[in-house]
Amino acid sequence: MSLLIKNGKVINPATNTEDILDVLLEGEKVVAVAKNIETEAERVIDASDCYVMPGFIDLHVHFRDPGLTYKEDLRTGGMAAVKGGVTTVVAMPNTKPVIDTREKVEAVNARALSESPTKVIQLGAVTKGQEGKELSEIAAMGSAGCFGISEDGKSVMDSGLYKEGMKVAAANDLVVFAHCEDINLVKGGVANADENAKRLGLKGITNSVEDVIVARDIILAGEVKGKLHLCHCSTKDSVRMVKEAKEAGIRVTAEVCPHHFILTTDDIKEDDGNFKMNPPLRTKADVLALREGLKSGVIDAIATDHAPHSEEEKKVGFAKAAFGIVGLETSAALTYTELVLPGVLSIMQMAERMSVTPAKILGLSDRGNIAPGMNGDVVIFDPEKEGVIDKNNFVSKGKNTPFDGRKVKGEVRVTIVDGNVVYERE
Ligand SMILES: NC(=O)N[C@@H](CC(=O)O)C(=O)O
Ligand SMILES: [Zn+2]
Ligand SMILES: [Zn+2]
Repeated sequence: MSLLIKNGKVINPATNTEDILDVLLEGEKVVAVAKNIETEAERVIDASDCYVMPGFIDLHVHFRDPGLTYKEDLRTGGMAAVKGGVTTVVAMPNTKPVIDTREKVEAVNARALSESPTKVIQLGAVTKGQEGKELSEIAAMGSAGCFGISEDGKSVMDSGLYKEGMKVAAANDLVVFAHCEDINLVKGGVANADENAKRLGLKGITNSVEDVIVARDIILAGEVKGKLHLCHCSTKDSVRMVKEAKEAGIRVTAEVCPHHFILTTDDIKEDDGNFKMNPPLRTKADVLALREGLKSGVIDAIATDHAPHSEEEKKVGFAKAAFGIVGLETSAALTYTELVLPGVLSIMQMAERMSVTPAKILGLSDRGNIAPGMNGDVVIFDPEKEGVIDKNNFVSKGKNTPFDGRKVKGEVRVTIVDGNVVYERE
């Protein structure tokens, strides 16, 4: 299959390209990026007035497969990803059973090849069954193609055990993806600890719940000289600590989710479980710090923490609802609308935070770059298209979003994975 993308504005940070160019894909690869490519191709796409960017790489999703497929599965999660321009996802291991062995990693990766339209990188858990008692077979999972390990959904509270896990990860060149939450400080909290939570009669989650573990994890990563990636950062002090750690030469990277850089706790107007996620929506000061971090590069990546749940699990009121919201189908449009249009990020920086840097964090040298020899992972993004987010149009099984009804500008038009068109807007 050969595919020629004509007249799009190529945004490619790796080569510092921002120019109207044609892109030729052959088989799985990019073969040429140049002005006016005159060649016969099996398919030609006119990308005039659109951005042509390296496919997005989402470092944090929950596909719920195996075992929780009433929420999502590899096929529907993959469909949601490519609809959002995402050509590679990192899938968290808090499935049923938990992914904690070489066999389980291999099984998901093998099934994903035929079931998911996006490329899936399955992480393994730090401890067996995510029980926090005994390390899982980290080295074996590493040789099975795990790029990292994560206890996402919780933190390993036993710092001694965690440090041992970090050492094994470092020895096998695996990234530790950290969900930072000191469970002993949560005390039944469900929303940010502030006046709004009080008004709604909800127990609060303080910033320290996150900050204490961010500090611990940075210190331990420094000690074992391992690679640490902080998931879903939500507080201003997380940003400050990441900055300081980087300056000290510690190998730490960090992600922020769209809901955390757009919404604040004040957006929770009523008892609606679709505003409940972990970590919770924070204050204006935190949101500003996260945006500043994204702009300066202290925060490396935008990830969704796509966490689908069934309607039943979400409609039981804020206090009882499951933590988590979906994000794959709204992330690109929200980032463009809320960060690029107001000038917080340039379009180039959007491509960096959503593709180039995530590829670097994973050590994937074959993607995040539209250049000859690279994987044919491309997103064609239409910046002029205006729309309203409608959860009923989601292809994900999860409809749990706080952004339903929100106006956005910018939409994914075409997504290409390994040279194949896997999504095309109607
Ligand atoms: N973010 C969430 O609120 N929920 C996630 C777990 C997690 O990412 O911590 C989930 O698995 O549902
Ligand atoms: Zn988490
Ligand atoms: Zn998560």
